Amino acid sequence: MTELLTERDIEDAQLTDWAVVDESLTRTVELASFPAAIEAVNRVADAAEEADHHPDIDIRWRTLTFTLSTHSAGGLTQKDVDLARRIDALIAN
Ligand SMILES: C[C@H](O)[C@H](O)[C@H]1CNC2=NC(N)=NC(=O)C2=N1
Repeated sequence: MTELLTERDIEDAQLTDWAVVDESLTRTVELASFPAAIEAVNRVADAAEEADHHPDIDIRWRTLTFTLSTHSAGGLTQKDVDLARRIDALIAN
C-alpha cells in the first residue's frame, strides 16, 4: 500500500485530469464561485481525514490546485491514486 508506484503504474491508472510533476500528482480545477470552491475543499478535507491521507491544496479565488504525494514514502503510492479518484468524484458534484 505504501510502496512507490512506477511510471507504468501511474499511466495504467488513467488519471486523465492529473499530471505528474516532481513526483507528485497535480490537478487544477476551476469551480463556479469562491463559495463553491471552499465547499469542494471541505468535501475533500473530510475524505482526506477519513483516509488519513492529505493533499496540498492551493486556493486562488475559485481555482483549486490539488497536489498529491505520499510524504512518508517520498513519492507516489496507491494512496495518491485512490485520493485522486476521490477528489475527481467530489469536485464533480
Ligand atoms: C500518522 C499519519 O498516518 C501520517 O502522518 C500521514 C497523514 N497524512 C499524510 N498525507 C500525505 N499526503 N502523506 C503522508 O505521508 C501522510 N502521512
